[in-house]
Amino acid sequence: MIDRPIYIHRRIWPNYSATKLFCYTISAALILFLIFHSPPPQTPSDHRRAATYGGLNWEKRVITSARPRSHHHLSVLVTGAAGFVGSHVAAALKRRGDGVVGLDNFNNYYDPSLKRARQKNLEREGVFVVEGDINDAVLLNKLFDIVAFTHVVHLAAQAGVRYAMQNPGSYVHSNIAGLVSVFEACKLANPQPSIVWASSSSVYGLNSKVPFSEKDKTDSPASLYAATKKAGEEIAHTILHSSTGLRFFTVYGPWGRPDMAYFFFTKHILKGKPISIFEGPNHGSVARDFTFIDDIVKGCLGAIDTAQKSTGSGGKKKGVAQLRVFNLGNTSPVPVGKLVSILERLLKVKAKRNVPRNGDVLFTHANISYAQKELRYEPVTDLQTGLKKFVNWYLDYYSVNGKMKKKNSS
Ligand SMILES: O=C(O)[C@H]1O[C@H](OP(=O)(O)OP(=O)(O)OC[C@H]2O[C@@H](n3ccc(=O)[nH]c3=O)[C@H](O)[C@@H]2O)[C@H](O)[C@@H](O)[C@@H]1O
Repeated sequence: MIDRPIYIHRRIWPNYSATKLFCYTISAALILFLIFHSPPPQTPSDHRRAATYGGLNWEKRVITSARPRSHHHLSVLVTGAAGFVGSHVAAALKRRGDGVVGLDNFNNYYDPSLKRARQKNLEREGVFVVEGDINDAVLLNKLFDIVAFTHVVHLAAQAGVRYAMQNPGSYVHSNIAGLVSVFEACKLANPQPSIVWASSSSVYGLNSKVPFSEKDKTDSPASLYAATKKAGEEIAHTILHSSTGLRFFTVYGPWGRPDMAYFFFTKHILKGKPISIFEGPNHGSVARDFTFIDDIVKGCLGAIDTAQKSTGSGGKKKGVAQLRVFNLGNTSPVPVGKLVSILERLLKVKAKRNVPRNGDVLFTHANISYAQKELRYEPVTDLQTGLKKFVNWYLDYYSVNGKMKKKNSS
């Protein structure tokens, strides 16, 4: 068996006629031509790619945006940079001197104009947000070819707990396939970046032991969203040698997500539309450990600054891997009814309340002692203070945008 290839080579080559050789040379040339001129494998965003990325000017923008202020600073790729948490984290990194490149597909899960507005803010700060999909391996590899990112903060995801009933595929596309695509690109990159990514408090599912600790079991998810986040934690374990997953607890604040309750409650209360405040069995209230965005950003920075590089590549570990998962919560759950009362006071409008039953998890409550110890994470914003900041932003943003819309249509 071992001799066979040598035999084949020896036997075939001396017997080629000139014509055969000529034909083989032409075929080889043709194959090479096709390889170099055929399009790369199809990805979901291929049809948009030519228009949105590539070219010398684009590469220059990426390089400039990724350049840190000094060699003490980082160079970070933030996926989901036009999203709620992503835009805040990208801005905070840039402000402290790190180089930042954003990546976002600007999908229409919620109003894309809000994502464009966040992108404009980031551009003013000097952050270039590349328009592309995390499933586009060609794009990811290109970004890693152009820039030696020290860190990747992977925040792009299909969010929302209840939308999974309408569009389950979008969770698999972003939170499973997209996550694998990002992690694989990080693994292939040379040098390999440190990775911090967004998991979710929803992984605790029906856990009833409070407060939720990272050591608790997370094998009873109550939604497909939760299941994909839990899967992400397992996938991180298999693909990456080092990674930090952050279990965010119902993050809220200015520039937030319109699909979240505090956001659309505000909209509906102002419009006089009824809102549904879910309740559990036996009329039990539903509560969340609502966590303000500025506190979450500090937690993310703490995770980034303590994240270690991969300990090896090609399946070979050179040392102990740093595989971490942290709760980033507020440690004080508030019933949704109380959240609505705070909004009523801030908006000076009475809400029209419905109280239906729903299958959501009854409460979330973070034990944050691990994050306090390792990341120096200390949330300082109570719900009243945080919602005040949100409401001020909301009224300002939508009155300005409302006026602009009216102006444009008149
Ligand atoms: O902590 C998390 O990991 C998750 O937090 C939120 O999920 P959720 O807590 O369900 O946030 P909302 O959809 O804003 O709901 C907040 C609370 O309001 C309740 N709610 C929601 C909607 C509604 O119409 N009525 C209502 O009472 C929910 O049951 C929940 O208790 C986010 O939407 C997820 O993306 C995130 O991963």
